Amino acid sequence: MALKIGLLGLGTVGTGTAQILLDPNGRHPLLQGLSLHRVGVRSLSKSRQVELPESLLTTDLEEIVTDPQVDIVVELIGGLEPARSLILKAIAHGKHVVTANKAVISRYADEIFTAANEKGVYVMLEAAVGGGIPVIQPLKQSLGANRIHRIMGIVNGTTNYILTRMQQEGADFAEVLAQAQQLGYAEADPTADVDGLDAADKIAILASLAFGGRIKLSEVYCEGIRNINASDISYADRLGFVIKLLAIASRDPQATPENDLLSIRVHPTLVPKAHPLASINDVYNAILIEGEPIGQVMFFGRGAGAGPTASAVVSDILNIAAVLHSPVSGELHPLMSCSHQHYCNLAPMENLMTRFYSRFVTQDEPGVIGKLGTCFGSHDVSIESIVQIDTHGELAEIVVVTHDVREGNFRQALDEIKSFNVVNRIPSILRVL
Ligand SMILES: NC(=O)C1=CN([C@@H]2O[C@H](COP(=O)(O)OP(=O)(O)OC[C@H]3O[C@@H](n4cnc5c(N)ncnc54)[C@H](OP(=O)(O)O)[C@@H]3O)[C@@H](O)[C@H]2O)C=CC1
Ligand SMILES: N[C@@H](CC=O)C(=O)O
Ligand code: NA
Repeated sequence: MALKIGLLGLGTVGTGTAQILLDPNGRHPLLQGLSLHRVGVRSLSKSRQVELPESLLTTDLEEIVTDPQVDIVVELIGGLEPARSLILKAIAHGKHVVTANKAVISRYADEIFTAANEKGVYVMLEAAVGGGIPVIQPLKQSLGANRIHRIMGIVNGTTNYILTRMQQEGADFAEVLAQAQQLGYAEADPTADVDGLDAADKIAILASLAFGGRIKLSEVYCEGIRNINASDISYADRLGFVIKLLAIASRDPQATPENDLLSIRVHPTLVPKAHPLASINDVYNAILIEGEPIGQVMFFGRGAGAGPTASAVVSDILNIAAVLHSPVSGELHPLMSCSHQHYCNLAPMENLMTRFYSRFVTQDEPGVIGKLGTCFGSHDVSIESIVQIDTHGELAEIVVVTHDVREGNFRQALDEIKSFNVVNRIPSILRVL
């Protein structure tokens, strides 16, 4: 008997998903056994890019998640509410859930997965991270034998698109953002993209899977790309770097169970041009995973947009369909369900060891570079290079790149430098990979 899908949302991703479900030929045969039963939207009068019988559409989403005929609820409305409540209600009514909603999962995984486990249903979220790139299921299944040390990725298509266009064309931030929205990459409110919050949601989800515990989103350090300007892109280029918004989660391989702190952060980063992540451009995402014994493995593809994201949504539906077609054991499949119970502890940012790039606007006079160098040295901040890059009248622009230093020490040095009379301002402080 056909499995009935209740689809919540017919926007960018909902439309892509409906298009695949309505056109199963040449895809996996299990797709023939799925039927689109109801579709929930906000407006019945909007024109749609997919042809559906009018009777399928409703604005009553509660009716879909409580419909006894629906087997799988696919949540693609986005946002926190009513998405969270609808997911919980669907679970309470015994529906399996597929969602692309990283905002809900990164905040409410605890209650959602606890409810799902109690009810014996699956909650699948491949589309929530990296859009069409398979990364959630690989972390749950194919990489299960590994001890993961680090996940590092470009997980937001909108900001990567913006940074790429700024880098390649010297384009203006606002103009490129508007184009990303038109192309369906950006969230309805692009603040989440631009300020790094979307990437923070995604790295929290990946870290949870990789390190086997829940992550408190409020503890994830998050810095967006609003302050990146053409000067930094150009100086970085001259120094051999490109600027990327990286999401990084790492665990010290030497950590003992008593001292097992994770570092999870999102921030613009200077990436050496030869690094594999440096060449990931436009809306593409890439996630580099390092583990023992696998070493490095990198996942690459389109992280946003209708088709790629719908590809991940439908693959989750197929996974559920496959399990539902298998002989019933009464237990949830252990490689598809969630078994995390505890919260991971995160290390404070001041303990992070990283390189920094910083740009200083100072008086153009003898001894300034020496003063900066001496101050950094007195805080145990070792400098890799310090160069005066430009002069504007009486002002000089000086760029400092450090070796790996403790972030807390670097910040203390900066506090002291800010008080120097010769220092006019410090427009940029960026971490370097
Ligand atoms: N766009 C992308 O590339 C990607 C998106 N995602 C995630 O997928 C999800 C969907 O995103 P996207 O398709 O871009 O979003 P859109 O804004 O394009 O679509 C949202 C859809 O949900 C409907 N909707 C929203 N709120 C309600 C409500 N309260 N009641 C009824 N219907 C509602 C809208 O109805 P109507 O059409 O009538 O307005 C619309 O059809 C989000 O969680 C997003 O983070 C994940 C990866 C990539
Ligand atoms: N807005 C997101 C869409 C996918 O999650 C992005 O730009 O990556
Ligand atoms: Na994915």
